[in-house]
Amino acid sequence: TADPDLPDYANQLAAPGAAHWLGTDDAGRDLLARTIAGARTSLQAVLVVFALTTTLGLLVGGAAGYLGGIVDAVISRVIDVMLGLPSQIIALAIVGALGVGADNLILAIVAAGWAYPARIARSATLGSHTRLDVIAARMAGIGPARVLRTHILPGALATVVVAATATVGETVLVLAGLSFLGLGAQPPTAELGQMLADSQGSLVSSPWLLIGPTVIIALTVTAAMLLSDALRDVLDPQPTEVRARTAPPVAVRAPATVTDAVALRVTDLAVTYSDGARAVRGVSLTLRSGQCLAVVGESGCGKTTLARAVLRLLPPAATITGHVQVDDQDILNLDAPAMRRARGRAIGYVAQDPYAACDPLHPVRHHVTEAWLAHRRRPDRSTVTGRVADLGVQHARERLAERPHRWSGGMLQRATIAAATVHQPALTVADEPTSALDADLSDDVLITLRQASQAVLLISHDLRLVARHSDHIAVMYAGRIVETGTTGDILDNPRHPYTRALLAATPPVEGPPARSLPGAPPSLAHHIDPGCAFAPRCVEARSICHDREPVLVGGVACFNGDQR
Ligand SMILES: Nc1ncnc2c1ncn2[C@@H]1O[C@H](COP(=O)(O)OP(=O)(O)OP(=O)(O)O)[C@@H](O)[C@H]1O
Repeated sequence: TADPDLPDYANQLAAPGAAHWLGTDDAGRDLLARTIAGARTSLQAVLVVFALTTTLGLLVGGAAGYLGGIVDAVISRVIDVMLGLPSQIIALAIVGALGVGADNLILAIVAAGWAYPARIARSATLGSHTRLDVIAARMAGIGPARVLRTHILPGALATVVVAATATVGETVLVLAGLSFLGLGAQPPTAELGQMLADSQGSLVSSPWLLIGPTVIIALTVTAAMLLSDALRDVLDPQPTEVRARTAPPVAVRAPATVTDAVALRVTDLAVTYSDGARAVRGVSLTLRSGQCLAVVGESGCGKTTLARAVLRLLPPAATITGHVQVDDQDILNLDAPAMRRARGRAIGYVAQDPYAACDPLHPVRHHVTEAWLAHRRRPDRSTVTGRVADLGVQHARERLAERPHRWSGGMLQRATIAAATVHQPALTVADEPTSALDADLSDDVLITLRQASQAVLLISHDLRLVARHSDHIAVMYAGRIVETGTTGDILDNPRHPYTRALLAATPPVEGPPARSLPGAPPSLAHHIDPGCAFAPRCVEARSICHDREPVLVGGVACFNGDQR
């Protein structure tokens, strides 16, 4: 093969023929050899630009989308400015400052081109801090850098790569254009744009000078477009497998031993959101180790807000007063590193929807293993498998290698329970852990939850389910606990009219049909009238009920109960 840089002045501007398939240039160099060498130089440069712009864009845009706030505002303005200017002009200015040369040209194009993938990465990660799998990871005690690296960026990667591939054609043209102006690789190195520039003087008499570089540029641009389409298909797979529905029965084990140790003590907790909604208004409760306390009530009564206050998962703008003590730790006053240490070790969190709680890009083993890694412990494979198998997942080793969409809901929730409890936290908070699952799986999941946990704070609206799995019940209405007691007492002898109405509204297995509860709880975002918040819906309300708010005495907050 001919040397692409070797001049042969006896053979200047030879037409294509048997000796030189694409002819020669004005220095007699073989154009086929120069085209191949030029294509290699240009494609290498394009690949480097692609890798650098995608990585930079993913990191910068991902940080903006995930962190939000001031970081997002600043990065977004810079991206806006960058995208408002033609990339050639930016690259031209930068290469002007750095000096001509192949490496400087690559740097200039990267500096001009990172903004587009960054914008895509920002869009793909915006609001990701509210995603359930991200919350579950944070609740396991995983730090922000690892959350970004393992949960946020991999999810955005496919989108960013597909979008960035679509710009490869443009990169090829920009690179060729700037090399054409003499800003890139310097002679005698063969480069496509520079070959086009060299051909200018002899174009009319020797048109074959154009063939090699133009064909390669056209092919590269077309290939980049086809590659972008193909990548979109490959990187955006649709789950095809139908989930197995049946769950094998769980071996019921004795729940954790009841001790006097306090797993959770909430004292006079109040939460007001930034819009003024007083979602929790003076709640106190105690949960002992080995027990399950269920918090029940209609939608909007403040159950989730209570759970999120215990998890320190409320928006920063929310005002929180009172105390939350978990296993001797003053949760509301821990600094950020101490809170991260407490997550997963003092408090475990089981989310409502196991599919949302697990990252769809990773096999389920990753989700469970991460719970150990969050606290710098690397479990061997058999430990992870054993933990999940212990909680009733059959063929755990093979199943853990599969992604979440291949798991049934009940089985996957067992895996998330395994992850939430690997460090045997004093308290497991479970917010409606069965409401996203088929009703027939709920019992198995709650048995597993109790089997795996020391103490459980269970948020639920399903009184019938709660009756079978909790030791104590706290009934919430309009941000307050209106009745609390052992499950037996609450079910057999409900003293608050709201508890009675809730029980009457719960569909029984057999017997008279449920009576729905008329009206709706008051909006906590508005002014709450003086008096008992339930009075407007209460058939037993008296005049005092409309004037004064009853306090919780002897387990019930009602003027028709023990307090007069
Ligand atoms: N992020 C928020 N910002 C403002 N108000 C909120 C926010 N989250 C909840 N609220 C309000 O706080 C009140 C209590 O909501 P919360 O979700 O705690 O109740 P819930 O009993 O758990 O209901 P659900 O079962 O529907 O989740 C409601 O009035 C709700 O509109």
